[in-house]
Amino acid sequence: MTMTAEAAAARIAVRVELGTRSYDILIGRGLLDVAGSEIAARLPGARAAVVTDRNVAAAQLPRLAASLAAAGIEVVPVIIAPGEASKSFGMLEHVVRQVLAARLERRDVVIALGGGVIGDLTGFASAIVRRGMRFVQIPTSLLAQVDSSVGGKTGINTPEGKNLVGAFHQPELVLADTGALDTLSPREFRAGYAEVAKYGLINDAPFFAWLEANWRGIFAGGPEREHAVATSCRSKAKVVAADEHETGERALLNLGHTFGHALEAATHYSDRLVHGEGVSIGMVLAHRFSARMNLCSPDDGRRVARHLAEVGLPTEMRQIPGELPDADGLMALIAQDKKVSRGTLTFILTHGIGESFIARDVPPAEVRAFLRETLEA
Ligand SMILES: NC(=O)c1ccc[n+]([C@@H]2O[C@H](COP(=O)([O-])OP(=O)(O)OC[C@H]3O[C@@H](n4cnc5c(N)ncnc54)[C@H](O)[C@@H]3O)[C@@H](O)[C@H]2O)c1
Ligand SMILES: O=C(O)C(=O)C[C@@H](O)[C@H](O)[C@H](O)COP(=O)(O)O
Ligand SMILES: [Zn+2]
Repeated sequence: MTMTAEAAAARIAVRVELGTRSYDILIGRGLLDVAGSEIAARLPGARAAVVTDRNVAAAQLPRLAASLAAAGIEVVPVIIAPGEASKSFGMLEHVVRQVLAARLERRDVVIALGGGVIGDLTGFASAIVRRGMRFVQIPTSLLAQVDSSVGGKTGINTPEGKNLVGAFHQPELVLADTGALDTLSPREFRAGYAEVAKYGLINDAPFFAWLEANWRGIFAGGPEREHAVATSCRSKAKVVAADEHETGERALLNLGHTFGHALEAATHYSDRLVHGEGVSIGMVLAHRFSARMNLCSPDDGRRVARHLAEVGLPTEMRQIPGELPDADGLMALIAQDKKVSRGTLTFILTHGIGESFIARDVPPAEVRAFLRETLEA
């Protein structure tokens, strides 16, 4: 299938301005069908490895493969197991060895077709094979389209914590085909929505209010979906352009993640809790903790929890199936957070909806007491 002129005209472009490493994010329905020509235009003559997981291979790989073939791009498929557990040293070695076995050269391209797991793993593999290959993100989950495909954070998990091994490595291009989200499961769609809501909660109260009124259109695949993806990408692109390596304001994108990542590690990166669900619970906890520290009104946390629960996201730790560690166990995981500096904790806290800020030197005793109270409630 070729993209109609009408669909092509409806395409939204967002630029990530990073000097010589700047790139485009293209957003719209049908982009998978023109991926080959878009990639060939930017990377003429490149061969490609396409890394994807079994679910995405079944749902979307044939369209991408046809498009790449039509553009004369030779493809080596690398298909791995779905799920967070694939962001591991073992799977990293597998992907790296497959790319090397195919004799892809440094100027060839590695394409990540999938959700954030595929994007983070493939991006990291492309950062280290031949000391850095070019890569393209083709995100197929809502989470990947609004967040993980943009900004160049790549990596894997270890038992000590989330994303503790990785590299900053920017893609050459991001192609977000919003129609590809039609095959995503409702649970995974909801999980990605947590990261959409995050942009409103960080610094865009009108966007959060818009989401409260329009979220159904995003889920149903109306024009609200493209608006939400584009607004999210613009918001992230601006932060990344200002602070690529997270020496300052990029940490705001971690709203809800200090708690969320600890909960993901505590549940061993299993399907008891997927990333976006951890972020949902984490954002509610960040608002409640802020209220406990007299930084915002308790009503803000109630409003956040009400909206996230309305779309079907978990908002409470007790909704996570199975046992959780106690407050001390969670604190041990939080101590591994990458925002820890000289042993002191950094959290993203808030003065209210859309008024998040970076709080350094957060007293561990307060966090521990808050977690204990919440776990016992
Ligand atoms: N690098 C970053 O900046 C960044 C930002 C946010 C999250 N992340 C990472 O992203 C990961 C979570 O990403 P995710 O939520 O996309 O999870 P995921 O990659 O596991 O994808 C979710 C599930 O949906 C399936 N899937 C994806 N697209 C599909 C489609 N179109 N049709 C059918 N099935 C599809 C996948 O096979 C998987 O089972 C976490 O590891 C998180 O740490 C990274
Ligand atoms: O891009 C960023 O910066 C983010 O923090 C986005 C987050 O949604 C994402 O989950 C990221 O992977 C977390 O980064 P980490 O540095 O805390 O591992
Ligand atoms: Zn995240």
